[in-house]
Amino acid sequence: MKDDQQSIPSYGLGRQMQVYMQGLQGQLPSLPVSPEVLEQQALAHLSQQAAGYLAGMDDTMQANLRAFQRWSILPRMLRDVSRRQLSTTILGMQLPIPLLLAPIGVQSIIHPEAELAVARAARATGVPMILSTAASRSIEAVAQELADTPRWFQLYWSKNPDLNASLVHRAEQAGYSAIVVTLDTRLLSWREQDIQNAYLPFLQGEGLANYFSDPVFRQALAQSPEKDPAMAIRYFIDIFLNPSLTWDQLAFLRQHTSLPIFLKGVLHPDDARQTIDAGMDGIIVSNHGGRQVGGSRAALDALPAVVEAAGGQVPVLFDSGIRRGSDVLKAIALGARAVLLGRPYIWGLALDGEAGVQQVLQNLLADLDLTLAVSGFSSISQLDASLLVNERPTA
Ligand SMILES: Cc1cc2nc3c(=O)[nH]c(=O)nc-3n(C[C@H](O)[C@H](O)[C@H](O)COP(=O)(O)O)c2cc1C
Ligand SMILES: CC(C)CC(=O)C(=O)O
Repeated sequence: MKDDQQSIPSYGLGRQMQVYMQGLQGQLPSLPVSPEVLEQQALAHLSQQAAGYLAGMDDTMQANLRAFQRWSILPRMLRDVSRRQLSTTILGMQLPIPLLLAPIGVQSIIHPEAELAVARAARATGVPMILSTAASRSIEAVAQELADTPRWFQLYWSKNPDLNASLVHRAEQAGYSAIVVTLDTRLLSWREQDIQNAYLPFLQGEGLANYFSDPVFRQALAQSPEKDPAMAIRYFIDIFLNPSLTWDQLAFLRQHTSLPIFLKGVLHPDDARQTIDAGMDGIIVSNHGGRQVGGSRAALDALPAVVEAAGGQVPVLFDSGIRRGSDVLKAIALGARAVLLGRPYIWGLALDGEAGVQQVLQNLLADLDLTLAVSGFSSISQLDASLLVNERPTA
């Protein structure tokens, strides 16, 4: 056995056997194993406002899911898959599995322990976490829960450049090893459910921990956020949306950090080329889980052209629609180096906090490992488009 194979955890068989053994003692999994049932239960468990916010715009999200169904895996038989290698590297960073937790803001509307519960689950499973700027817990508090678990910081680029620099500096100090700049949310889109519910969590002070704890943000206020929260929220609303942001401003960030910078929300191959021209280090293909551009192209459909445009110069990651192990394999076969898991871990958080997130992650890792094996592959690095067949709509 080679050295690098000795530490491979048996995600699939280990988890499967654990579940069956517990079953012999009359103990069934406490959360639904099916992502669809998990989603239904989580949304039913939340307030109408939080459920509407989490669900977002249905049409583009459904398009994301349908795009996965158009690709089928064509499995290979009689290959030795007794040992599997799931790990990968991104810009020299070692990942135990090709999966990270997508940045998802305002988790306090989902569960009182919010990002801290997610961080503990990330630590227990070794899955790196990407923390949102709009988190309900601070950069530093989440880092403390994560201990040695790898972490990246997602930046919402506000109108206040000093604030942006300060957030990035805090992330560096707290051990975050990459910056993810989200491009697709310079304005909030027309979200029908939120408009119907007249609900925006930030107006109620949710998701502002990183702003309220930031020295630059606080300096801009006449009174502290503790003394006058309404004024602090107003200032946040003033600076958060930044529709005038353009490519040339990325140079500012490059000057303010030595960390690798990923741009999230790239769908067009020309934007992939601009990402590279701007000196950025990586691309995340994403349509924000269908929450921004109504009628947008499904993210998976956009992936191959972006991978081609990137031409191997920078790693391409993917999110929007990852639900099962087979989805991870499909995205990787189409050229993604790794994927980000979005809503499913939040459904786990909604139903059972840290334990819920952990269960969702363990199930996904087991599913990924076993689907890789039964498809006839022993390493993530073997996957390419030959794994897949594109099934066009029949009529
Ligand atoms: C409730 C919610 C909040 C989100 N907040 C952020 C955020 O703060 N920053 C960000 O870059 N993306 C955010 N996203 C988008 C996710 O990072 C990711 O792109 C998306 O969830 C992927 O789609 P999926 O969940 O359908 O797989 C959010 C998504 C949801 C569902
Ligand atoms: C607008 C953000 C702060 C949160 C987000 O990305 C989202 O709700 O999709």
